[in-house]
Formats: sequence, C-alpha cells, structure tokens
Amino acid sequence: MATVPSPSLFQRFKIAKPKVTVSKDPQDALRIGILGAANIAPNALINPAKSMKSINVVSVAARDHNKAKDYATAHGIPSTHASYDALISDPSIDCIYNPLPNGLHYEWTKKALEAGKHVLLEKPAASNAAQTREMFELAKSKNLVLLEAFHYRFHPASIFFKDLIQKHLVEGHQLQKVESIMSFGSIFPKDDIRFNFKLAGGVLMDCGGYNVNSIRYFSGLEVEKVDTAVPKIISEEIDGRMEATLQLVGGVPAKLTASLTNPWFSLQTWREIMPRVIVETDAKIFTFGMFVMPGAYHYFTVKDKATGSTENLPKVYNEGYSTYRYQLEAFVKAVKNGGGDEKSIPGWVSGGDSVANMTVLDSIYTAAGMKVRE
Ligand SMILES: NC(=O)C1=CN([C@@H]2O[C@H](COP(=O)(O)OP(=O)(O)OC[C@H]3O[C@@H](n4cnc5c(N)ncnc54)[C@H](OP(=O)(O)O)[C@@H]3O)[C@@H](O)[C@H]2O)C=CC1
Ligand SMILES: O=C1OC[C@@H](O)[C@H](O)[C@H]1O
Repeated sequence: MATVPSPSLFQRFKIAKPKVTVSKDPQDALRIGILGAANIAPNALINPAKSMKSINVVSVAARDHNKAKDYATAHGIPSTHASYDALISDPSIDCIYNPLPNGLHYEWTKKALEAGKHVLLEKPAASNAAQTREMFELAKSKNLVLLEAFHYRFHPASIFFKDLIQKHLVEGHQLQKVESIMSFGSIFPKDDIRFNFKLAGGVLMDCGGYNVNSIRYFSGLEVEKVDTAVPKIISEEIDGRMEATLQLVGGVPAKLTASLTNPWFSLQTWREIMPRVIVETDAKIFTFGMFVMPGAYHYFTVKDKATGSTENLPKVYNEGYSTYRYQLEAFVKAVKNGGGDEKSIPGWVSGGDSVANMTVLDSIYTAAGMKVRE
C-alpha cells in the first residue's frame, strides 16, 4: 500500500484530492464500476482509489451515456457503460459502487448481487428495514460482500473513540445518556434527491442514519424504543429536521438531532453547527466533535463530572487519509478475504448492523406520524 504523508489542516479539508496516484496491481486489483455520475463518488471512491494499488475504478454508467462519458473524462475513468444494466452484467467487473438516490439502492443493489458482484452501497442501505434485510440475505446466500458506506466508522479517530468508551464501560462505569447531532443549514436545493419522497428522501434518511448509527456504535447498545419523534415537515412526507428521543437497552436515554434546514443566522445553527456525539456516564462526559468526517478535522474532550475539569485528547489522524479511503481499504480487504471474515475488520458495518439501523429509522418515522419510506 502506498504511504501518504500526514497532511496539513488545509490539505485535510481538500479530501477530494489524492496525494499520490499509484499504478494498479495488474493481477490483483479489483475492478469496480459506478452506478450513476454521482456527486459523492469522487470523494467516496474515485479519488481514494487513485492512491490504492488494490482497486481500480474502471467504468461509470449513467442514464444518459454522454453524461457518463463526460464524467469519466473529468475523473480519469477509463471506460463507460451505456446503462446501469450494462455495467452490472459486464463479466469483467468485480464490484459495484451504488451511490444512487436512496430509493434506488434496493433495486440496483439486488441486481448487482444477483449478477455476482460485491457491492459498496451508499447510506442509508435502502428505503426501509425489510428491503435492507432482503439485500443482506441475498448477499450472504451468494457469499458476496455488501457494505453500507458508513465511512466514519473506519477512520482511526472513530475506532479510538469507540475503544475509549468501551474501556471506560468495562471498568464498571454506567452509561447515562448518549446524544448525536448532525445539523446543517440549507446546503441543498429544494429539488435535491434528499427532499424527494419518491426517492426515499428526508433528513432522517440522510443525516439521521449517521445519528442512529453513531448512538448505537459508540454506546454498544441497541435501540429498544423510540420515545418521541418531532419532525419539521417541509413538503409532503419530507422532514427537513428531526429530533427524536430513544431508549437504549437497559433504559439508557439517547437523543438525536438531524437537520438540513437550520436557519443560517440563528442560535440553533450556532449550537448545532459541529456534528458531534456526546456519551455521558456516571463519571465522565466524552465528546467526539466532527465524528462524521474526522479525516478533515475532529476533536475529543473528556469532562470529569466530579472535578468539572475538561481534558482535550490528542487527535488521531494516523496516515492522514480520509474516512472514505479507510473504508475502501476495508471493503477491498473483505472482498479479498472472500467474505465471511468481516468481523475482524475494525469498524465493519455488518448486515445485522445495517438492518438494526434501518429498523430504528422506520420506527422514528412511525413515531413521528410519517410514512416509512418505500
Ligand atoms: N457517504 C457520504 O458521505 C455521502 C453519501 N451520500 C449518499 O449517496 C447517494 C447519492 O448522493 P449524491 O451523490 O449527493 O446524489 P446525486 O444527486 O449526485 O445523485 C446520484 C445519481 O443518482 C442518479 N439518479 C438515478 N435516478 C435518479 C432520479 N430519478 N433523480 C435523480 N438522480 C437519479 C443520477 O445518475 P445518472 O448520472 O445516471 O443520471 C445521479 O448521478 C445518496 O444515497 C446519499 O445518501 C451522499 C453524500 C455524501
Ligand atoms: O455526509 C453527509 O453529509 C451531508 C449529507 O447530506 C450527506 O448525504 C451525508 O452523507
């Protein structure tokens, strides 16, 4: 694997750019194709892959073939396919990256799995838990890797925070409260896929998936019950903001705040601007700031409840890669291991994990009096 120098803060924000481009291992590099000329793909796949020998982005397919060609030229992808079906049925392709709108995840992931491809699937896994379960059962039956792209999980900073919390709990401390916040102002236009019910949009599906995942992951506890769910509805069945309170196993309370519509100049925006997870025990309050994108920036604080003092812990950037690069390494490793050994990969998001996450999203929509996405 190529080594990349630890980046400056400025460089870390330019996560889209690889520091080096390496030549591929001609025998061993996995061949992956992209469904759709998606906005997220350069950050999440194309650029991280450029600095890895073990995976090669060989094609992109778009509904309009010319769009795929332009995208391929812009991002240095050597070939294109004229349709999603053509890409999936190409026998020279090993893996598919599915960054389609949420409402199309199920259909195209199933098609890719049925064609024998491993799939790196954008979050949220599907429109609802039933679809998610079905996809993972199919992947298992075919011994294929299917990974819901909760990229933050693979970054060493997230792995550090998870260990920190779990060690503290193993020492005998009691969890008292968990909170996850991921709220932004209006960064996407009204016609964005995130606000389209037919494409399984809604802020809970978008930011909320991270909130639920981070609450479950760092606490190590599943959600037993949704107590309250308060949406800000911005169009039919579309939540622009969602606040929910949950009960984790053992009655531990949790809270999430997800928004893509915070008014820009408001106290609310200021309070919520930093995505963060806060884990409170009988003794300490642990905060992981910028947990979603720790490769760009993050911080850890630990407040001692007895003394009131707060300690800042050192940041964990290791090689300085983005979350997506660490995720891609994990995906490649799982595929090369032949599936089945994913649990040994730090941060791995298992099928059971993805189903549990979607189950909570479904329950929050139901508690909010809104439709589960279809
Ligand atoms: N992991 C992460 O950090 C992030 C993940 N995401 C996830 O990735 C997915 C895609 O997000 P993003 O890249 O912002 O999306 P885009 O708006 O770029 O859409 C992705 C692709 O969807 C295709 N598409 C197919 N059908 C439709 C349709 N009916 N309407 C609109 N587009 C359609 C388009 O493909 P074509 O080119 O064929 O026209 C388009 O290129 C979402 O699931 C999102 O949650 C998004 C951002 C960050
Ligand atoms: O990381 C993210 O931040 C902004 C969101 O809208 C996006 O879909 C998500 O994955």
